[in-house]
Amino acid sequence: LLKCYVLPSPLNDIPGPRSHSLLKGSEDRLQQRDAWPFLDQLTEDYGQVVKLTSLFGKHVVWVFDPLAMYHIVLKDQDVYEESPWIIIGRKLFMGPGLLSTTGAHHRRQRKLLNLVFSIAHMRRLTPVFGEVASRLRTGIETQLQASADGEVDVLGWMGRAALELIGQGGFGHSFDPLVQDVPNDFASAIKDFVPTIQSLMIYLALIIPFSPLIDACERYPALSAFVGRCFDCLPHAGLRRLKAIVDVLTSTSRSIYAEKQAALESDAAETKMRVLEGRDLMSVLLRKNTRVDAADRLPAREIIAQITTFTFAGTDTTSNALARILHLLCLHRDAQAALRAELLEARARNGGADLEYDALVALPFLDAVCRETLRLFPPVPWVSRVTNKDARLPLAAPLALRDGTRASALHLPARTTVVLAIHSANRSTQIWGADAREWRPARWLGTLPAAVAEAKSPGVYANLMTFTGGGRSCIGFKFSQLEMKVVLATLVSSFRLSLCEGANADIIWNRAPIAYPTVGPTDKTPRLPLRLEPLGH
Ligand code: HEM
Repeated sequence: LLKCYVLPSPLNDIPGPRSHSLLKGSEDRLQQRDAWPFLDQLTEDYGQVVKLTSLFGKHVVWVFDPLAMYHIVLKDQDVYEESPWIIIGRKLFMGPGLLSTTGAHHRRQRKLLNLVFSIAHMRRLTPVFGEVASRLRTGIETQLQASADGEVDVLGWMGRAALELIGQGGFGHSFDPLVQDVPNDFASAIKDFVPTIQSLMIYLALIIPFSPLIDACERYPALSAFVGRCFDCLPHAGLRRLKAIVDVLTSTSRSIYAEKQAALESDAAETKMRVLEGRDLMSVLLRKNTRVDAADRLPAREIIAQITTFTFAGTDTTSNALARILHLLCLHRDAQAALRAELLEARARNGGADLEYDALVALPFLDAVCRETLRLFPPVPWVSRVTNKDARLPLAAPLALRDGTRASALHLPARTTVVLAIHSANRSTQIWGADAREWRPARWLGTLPAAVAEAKSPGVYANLMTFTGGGRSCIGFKFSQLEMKVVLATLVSSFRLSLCEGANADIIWNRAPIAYPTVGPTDKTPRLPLRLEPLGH
């Protein structure tokens, strides 16, 4: 507190808005559901580097200068790590998966898992996703037959589809038949996970001192069971609910792993072949894991943790991005018609059959719609890092400091929080031109502004920061691209989509760790009602 409130900080010279509250800084403004105008205002008033004040007077550097981002995610990525607090929390709830490991441990996991997410494997997953998309269409058609107004909650359907896509594509496992409604504890646990954690932030801030205990739990199952029983006795309904959610996630991941491993070790050739020839990521991982050097091999508990990690990281991100695209296609009916024409023409050329991977990803307008949506509305608006030692952060554009001098680099003390402003980077008018804040898929069909290439974004995808870049970038970005394209190809060629009328027409997208829609600004339930009319193709 002394350091934050009293002692001078080298960050004081960086321009930024006045703190909005002594205790919470500007955190409330950033975390609000309608924080979007505040984010745009930050860029207009201060540009690519801004000093913000967070909880208890802590300074935070908000940045989307391309050179700075390159140093954070690529060149000096070992200096800019995930916050220790976030890492401990994730380890507690998801186990030692990709999201919860750092340094050499993370690199070892990533080396093996990168092989699993290769284009060759995505190609083989295309029909698997096609089968899920077809069940999704049947499920929606069935609901429409019973609906008087033709309205469906598209967000709900995209959530169910994304879970089943990761289930089938990730683990060869079905979480949801889609063609009928069945109670699903796992789906409820995944849906409640982030909101429950958010409601308990104040308690979770206290877990840092327990880090050694959490590490020990990972190694000693008996200790883990004991700590679990202590959680069950806590006199707090929210914490007990969190424990119940984690139990469902962990036990499901364990049973998926056990089933696969048993099949791999089975004497029955047919059972064994299910894994040896399986197209899902887990089958590929188990095969690769037996073939790599012993030093690179992942132990069972780390494989189990990847199941929870992929499900958590890959469900709401993909479903909400898909819902956003479908909403935009209702707001831009000409784009919807153009996309449908492209899809139907490609299908007709393919003799009426579903498109294979190469034909699907080569469709220019489908690709443009995905890129433009993920540019303007990145589902994850920002991610943060913390310096683990003093660092020098070079800037592409020199920064005018409060003392009147200009800086071509910032000097960040150890333990400075740096926020990668994904949302602001993707809609920078300096890079994307005067129409940067408009949704215009056609920009991807022509030549992009020269500034896009000149900026040298470190992002892994389309010069954008949507999936960030470097060693911690989204490992699932090709997987999610494919999921989205297969689902869009099925839905847009099967249904005409339009906005609802009356009370359900007023859709608002709320800022959150993953942006979500509601009807109007006060409604708390995430949903996106749209009208769908079957086209009979
Ligand atoms: C539109 C969909 C998606 C978006 C926008 C998205 C975005 C992101 C972002 C911003 C990060 C953090 C990167 C960082 O901290 O630098 C991330 C990490 C990650 N994502 Fe995704 N993601 C999506 C889909 C998926 C899918 C489908 C999967 C799994 C199949 C997945 C798995 C992961 C994993 C495992 C990480 C952690 C990577 C690491 O730390 O090495 N994501 N994603």
